[in-house]
Amino acid sequence: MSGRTRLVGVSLKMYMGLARTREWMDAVAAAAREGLPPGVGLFVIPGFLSLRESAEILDGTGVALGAQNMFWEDAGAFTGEVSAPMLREAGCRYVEIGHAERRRLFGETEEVVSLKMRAAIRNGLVPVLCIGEMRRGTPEQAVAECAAQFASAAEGLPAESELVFAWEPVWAIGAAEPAPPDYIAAVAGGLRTLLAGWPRAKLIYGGSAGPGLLTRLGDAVDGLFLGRFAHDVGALRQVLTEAAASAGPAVLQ
Ligand SMILES: O=C(COP(=O)(O)O)[C@@H](O)CO
Repeated sequence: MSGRTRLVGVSLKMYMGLARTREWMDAVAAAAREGLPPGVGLFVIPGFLSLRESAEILDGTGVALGAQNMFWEDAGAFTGEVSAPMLREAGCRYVEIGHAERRRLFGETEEVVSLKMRAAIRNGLVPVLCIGEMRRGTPEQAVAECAAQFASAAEGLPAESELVFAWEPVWAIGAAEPAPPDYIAAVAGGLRTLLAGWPRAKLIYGGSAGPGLLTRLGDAVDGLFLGRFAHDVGALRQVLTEAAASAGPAVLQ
């Protein structure tokens, strides 16, 4: 028996130091021990230095751990980099690839994103592939821009790969409000078509997402990718509750 499932992710970006991350993880772990809502998966992504401790804090809670970035080679003379096998060893199941901030601030190209995608999948990590249109235009323009990014990132990958397609309009990241729900629904519809041949892909929306959004989106997306609006663990709990409600009752298969 299984139902429609929802996936909620949180990246702490570079907002929290070690002590603050520990406090936040403790609160998330305590909430999860009370029971994650049925049909909802949660993954959290702290900074690299907090990965090991976070893995210990989250042990046995059902909350999955991820990393914000990785290098595409598995080992070698690559000073300052972190590899997929290292992330696995640290307890990660997910890894973010191609976030808009990495593309814009650190010059990550489509080629780099593609190399990292291959390395993640080769090493058994689930990539959280971040894709999004630069400017607000029509939904059709957004889908076309995202389709080109996806084609490059996913080239040569087996379509049965597990992946999270995190659609994040660049203009909605760090904003006061998320993209409007009707816009999200229209673009997500096009992205679903794009993902039709990827049975294990989940489509989640990111960009100033927070409480109240999933309730307005219905089935348009499979979940949310949160940033600032999950720093308050109470707000995250509310999103998880809304995710459970939007997952609906379990269905027999
Ligand atoms: O960048 C993201 C959204 O950040 P906000 O702070 O919600 O705008 C996304 O990748 C989740 O971290």
